[in-house]
Amino acid sequence: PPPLSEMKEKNPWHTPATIIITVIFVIAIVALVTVAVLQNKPLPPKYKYGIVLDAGSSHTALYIYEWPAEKDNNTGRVEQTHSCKVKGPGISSYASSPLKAGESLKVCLQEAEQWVPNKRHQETPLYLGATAGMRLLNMENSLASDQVFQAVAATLQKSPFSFQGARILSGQEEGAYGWVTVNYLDDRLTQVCGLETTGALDLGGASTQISFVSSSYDGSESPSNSVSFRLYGNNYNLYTHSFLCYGKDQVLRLALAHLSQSGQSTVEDPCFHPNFTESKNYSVLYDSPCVSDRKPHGAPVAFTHKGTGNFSLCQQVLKNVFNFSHCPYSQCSFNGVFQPDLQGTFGAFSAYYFVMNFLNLTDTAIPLETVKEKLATYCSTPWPQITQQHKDVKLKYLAEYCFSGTYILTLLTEGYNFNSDSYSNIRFIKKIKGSDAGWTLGYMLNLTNMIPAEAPDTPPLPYAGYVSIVTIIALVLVIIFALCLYRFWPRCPKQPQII
Ligand SMILES: Nc1ncnc2c1ncn2[C@@H]1O[C@H](COP(=O)(O)OP(=O)(O)OP(=O)(O)O)[C@@H](O)[C@H]1O
Repeated sequence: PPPLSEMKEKNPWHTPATIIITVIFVIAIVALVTVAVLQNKPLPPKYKYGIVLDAGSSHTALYIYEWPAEKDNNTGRVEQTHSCKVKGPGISSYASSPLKAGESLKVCLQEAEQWVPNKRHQETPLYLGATAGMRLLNMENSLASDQVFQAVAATLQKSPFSFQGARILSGQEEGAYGWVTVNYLDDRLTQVCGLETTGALDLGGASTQISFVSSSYDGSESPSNSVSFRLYGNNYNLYTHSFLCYGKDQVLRLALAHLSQSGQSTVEDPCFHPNFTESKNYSVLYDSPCVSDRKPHGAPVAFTHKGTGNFSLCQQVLKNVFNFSHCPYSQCSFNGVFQPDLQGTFGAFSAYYFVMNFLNLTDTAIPLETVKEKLATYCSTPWPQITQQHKDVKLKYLAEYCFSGTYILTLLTEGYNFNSDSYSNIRFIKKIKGSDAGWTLGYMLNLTNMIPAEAPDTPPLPYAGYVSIVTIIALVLVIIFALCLYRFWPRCPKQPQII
């Protein structure tokens, strides 16, 4: 056999050129994988922010939303990072001192400055939407309502954020944006087909909204209740209605107005606990466009509001605040308002949640009859016992839970026609995935064009898939190369064994 040194020289794989090529090949593979990984590595998240002030009838709340800057169009990516409850009443209560309405917002705005990074302040849109309280004030005294808006706008303009305007939302907008919020947070809008949307039930202090999609409604009957949109490539024909004066604070006035028609000095009220008494002023009770035309003539200045704690009588009183006598459509909820057949599940939020949560009745698997029995027992509990058992609850709220719970059940069953079956389709909710249910998020998503009409184009492969494929191809190349080397690599000839 030729000497080993001779064999080495003859093998073309052992030339310096082969070694260099091998090294270059390995470096190229490593470089390919590194570039693929680095090039496609998600950038450190940069966030954008949006702020919405919900100027409700009973109070104002500020919400801060956050989303990854490069993913404006992806559903479910906008999250509420902070909320701030403005101290004091709603802005509509500052009709006689408008400047104070502006002042009242300052603390929450300063809080927002802490929550949004400084370098993002200027580009962060700031919106204020007012609901039923300002709708009523505007009806009653449009000058006062304008002055309140001027005062709040002046304060908001001075903030470092990008103020986009303060306005009254229509009841239709309030209902529709509440529906968008719950369906967006529930990830129901991007479903290609199939998954149904969920209805939205919102109970405020001065108005209440019901919004849902029903296959029996195409918008042709009572078009004023119809809102159509195209979101992520799907068309929606939404039924929505806002009942002004049917929020729980205004209905309390309507019920008391019904009970005090004769202007008596003691008003017995089955919606309040036995032994509950409070002195009230007739002029204060009737100081709202919802009841002002019903003020009894010759009534004394004040009356004693006296609870009798009787659930079924309370239900009778509350049925009286609804008018079922006329319906110009094929079917109605109440007050001559069209309502199509109820369909699907419903998220019930705001006061629906506050009240049912206090009463431990958020579980809708509890049969409706049992819910009524529990509420009847609660309503008949004497007031001193109630205050004893709930020392940490605000007295104004505590006094009203029997009334509010009874109103919620009456509104749902008598007003909207939920029955013992469909009642179990309601979910009493406060938040979904950390964000409050309400109109504010839907409003911001709409104004920032964050919900596209068509489904956004998705990249053919997600980042992880792309990197995996590049890595696998690189590995396959390395293995093929190694096999080739192995095939042609010179092997030592077997030495004859010396025995
Ligand atoms: N913890 C609570 N318990 C009981 N009631 C509450 C609680 N918190 C708020 N409320 C009441 O619930 C009602 C609804 O509150 P919400 O803030 O949703 O309404 P709003 O935005 O002020 O009213 P609107 O939407 O009609 O303008 C109000 O009457 C409010 O006083």
